[in-house]
Amino acid sequence: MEAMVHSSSFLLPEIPAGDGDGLKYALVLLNQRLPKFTPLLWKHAQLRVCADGGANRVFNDLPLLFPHETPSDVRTRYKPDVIKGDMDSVRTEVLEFYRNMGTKIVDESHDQDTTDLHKCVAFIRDFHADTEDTLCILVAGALGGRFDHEIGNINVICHFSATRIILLSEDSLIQLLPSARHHEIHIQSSVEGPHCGLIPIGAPSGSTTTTGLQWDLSDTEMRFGGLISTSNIVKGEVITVHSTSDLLWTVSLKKL
Ligand SMILES: Nc1ncnc2c1ncn2[C@@H]1O[C@H](COP(=O)(O)OP(=O)(O)OP(=O)(O)O)[C@@H](O)[C@H]1O
Ligand SMILES: Cc1ncc(C[n+]2csc(CCO)c2C)c(N)n1
Repeated sequence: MEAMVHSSSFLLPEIPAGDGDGLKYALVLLNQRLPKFTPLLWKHAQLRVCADGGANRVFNDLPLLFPHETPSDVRTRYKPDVIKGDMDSVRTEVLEFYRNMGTKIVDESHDQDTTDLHKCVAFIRDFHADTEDTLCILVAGALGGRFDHEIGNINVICHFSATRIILLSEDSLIQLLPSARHHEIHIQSSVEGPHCGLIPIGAPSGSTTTTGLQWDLSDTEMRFGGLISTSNIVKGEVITVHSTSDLLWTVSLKKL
């Protein structure tokens, strides 16, 4: 079975030559503190989508990352392509500002059963319907603050398990490793690690085998309430993971 390769090269200031695929992603901005590396992700994104109140973060918080520029110059440069959600958090002045700049606004206030992140991922999948196998979605501001939102975000990556979705905060990266594939995680040690975890979500892991970790698993079962792998340490440049159930992979991010 061909391994699925993962690399956080999108966090590197310069994308390595020959790693063009690392650049093919859509960016979703959530209503939580945006990581300092958000402008880097923005630069190479093919589509930039704000989930409801995520637009307030782009409007208010991105200018703070450029103290030598006027907020208005920064806002003109960082124009989202789309704002989508149930529109109960984005401020009216923010919505009007971006509407006047040509941002597409998609109001789904009728749907009170799925989160704004879910709505944005569904939009991006439809938008990229023809290239779904190469599509990656980076989600900025996915952790911190309210625990129900954090779990809701993790639920979205489990719901859309066939789509590569990477949740990001300033400190952590989280993604799903589907059990149907073997995984090779290429560690970018200048920006990530050494702390990491492998977490069975929703069901026991069955059998998991890894290489490249300080505490490797060898045909080991993990389950909530029993063994799960937290505070593990990345040892090799490449981590391999085989598991009979889907797992969450998480790795710490270094401060820029
Ligand atoms: N504290 C948080 N931690 C993680 N993600 C968050 C947090 N707050 C918001 N989000 C994410 O940003 C998206 C947009 O946030 P927003 O505040 O607009 O949602 P909302 O539907 O208005 O939330 P609620 O009505 O429950 O307060 C959410 O769907 C969620 O994915
Ligand atoms: C069982 C259940 N719990 C909570 C909600 C509420 N809810 C879930 S997602 C969402 C939209 C947030 O933008 C809202 C209001 C529901 N519908 N069903």
